[in-house]
Formats: sequence, C-alpha cells, structure tokens
Amino acid sequence: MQEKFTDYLLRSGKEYWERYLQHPFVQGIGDGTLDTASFRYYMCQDYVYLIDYAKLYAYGVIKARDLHTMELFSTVTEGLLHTEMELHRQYAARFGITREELEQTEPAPMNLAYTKYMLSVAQTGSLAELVACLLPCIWGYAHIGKRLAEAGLPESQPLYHDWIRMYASEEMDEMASQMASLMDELAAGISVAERKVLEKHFIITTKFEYMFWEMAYHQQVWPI
Ligand SMILES: Cc1ncc(C[n+]2csc(CCO)c2C)c(N)n1
Repeated sequence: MQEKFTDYLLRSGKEYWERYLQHPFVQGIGDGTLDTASFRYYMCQDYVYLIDYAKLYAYGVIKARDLHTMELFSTVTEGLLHTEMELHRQYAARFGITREELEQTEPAPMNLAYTKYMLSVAQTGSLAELVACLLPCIWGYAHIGKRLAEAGLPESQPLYHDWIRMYASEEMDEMASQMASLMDELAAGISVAERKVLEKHFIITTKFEYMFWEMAYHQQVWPI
C-alpha cells in the first residue's frame, strides 16, 4: 500500500518535532522553570496570532469545494472566535494580563512573518496548500502537549498546568486527525510537483512554529 501523504509529511518534519521538545521555552513550561515574563509575552503574541489563525479557517470555508468541508472549517472558526479566544483571555487574566493589553499587542516581526505567510497562501493557493500550512500548528502543539503531560505536570508552577492539559487533550488529538484525513483526501492523486509545493508550505510553517518559541523565549521586539 502506498504511504499516506501525511505520513510522508511527518517523516519530512520529524527532526523538527524533536527540536521543539528540546527548546528551552517548551522545556521550561514542562518543568515549570520558564520565566513568567516570557510566558506573558507569549500569551500576548499568541492572542494576535489566533486572530489571524481564525481568519485562515474562514478562508477554508471559501476555498472548500464541498459542503461537508465548509462545515468543518466553519465549526473551527466559530470555536476559535467564541470559545478559544475567551479561554485565552481567561487564562491570560491569571497572569495579570488584561483584555486591552492582549488586543493592543503589536505583533513581533516573526509573528507577523508567520501569520502573513499563511494568509498569503490562503488567499492565493488551494485548500490543500492552506491545510499544509495549518498542520504543523496543530500537530506541533498536540505532540508537545502529549509529551509534557506524559512527563508529569510541573509541581513548581501550577499556572502552566492548564496550558499543558489543553494541548494534551483528546479534542486536540481529534482535531489533528481530522485535519490529517482532510490533507490525505486533498492530496490523493496530485502530481509530484504539487506534493512538493505542499511539502514546502509544511516545512516552512514547521520552522515558523519553532521560531515562535524562539521569539517568545527571547521576548523579541522590533529592533528599530
Ligand atoms: C503560534 C501557535 N501555533 C499553534 C498554536 C496551537 N493552536 C492554536 S488554535 C489550535 C487549534 C485548536 O482549535 C491550536 C492547536 C498556537 N496556540 N500558537
């Protein structure tokens, strides 16, 4: 039997997934040693990231070729805007971050490059190209959540427990497998050249995910 396209993608991104787990930001959440100032910065940057992220799913509704896929993207858009963003605000409040602070966050250069890359693909590419960009965000977090939860929640920092639990949850796994099945459906019968385009988007966004950890760890700001 031919290898699934998503298995092929997983293989081509494997070295990066391991690098995520070794990143000091991720390790610091896992063992509770991450400076809460870095985490606060991350929460603010992630909030503005999620706004564009919701738009990507809205593009999915537009690009879908069948009603079932439109429903899937519409459900995720709705969930992001009405549930996840609210959870994010509530969680941020526990770090003393107000809604105003979240909303006034100026995206750092890396954040902007990452979201605008995906939005550009969403606007000009196919649904398959968009899904190739979305997979690393979901797979990466599900992978990290699961591995950190397996290692045990950090006793020294209870504030990080909910973050780990959220990404280690069954819902996250389910979403990851839904998107993977869609990727496989969309990639069925495409040419080698088209596969290469999808792989390129997948690897670029996989790298951007790593750079987002890097950005948050160093609390990067515009240099000028
Ligand atoms: C930079 C960045 N990348 C990925 C995620 C993870 N994420 C955001 S929404 C979502 C799906 C749940 O509907 C997932 C997995 C994040 N938070 N921030």
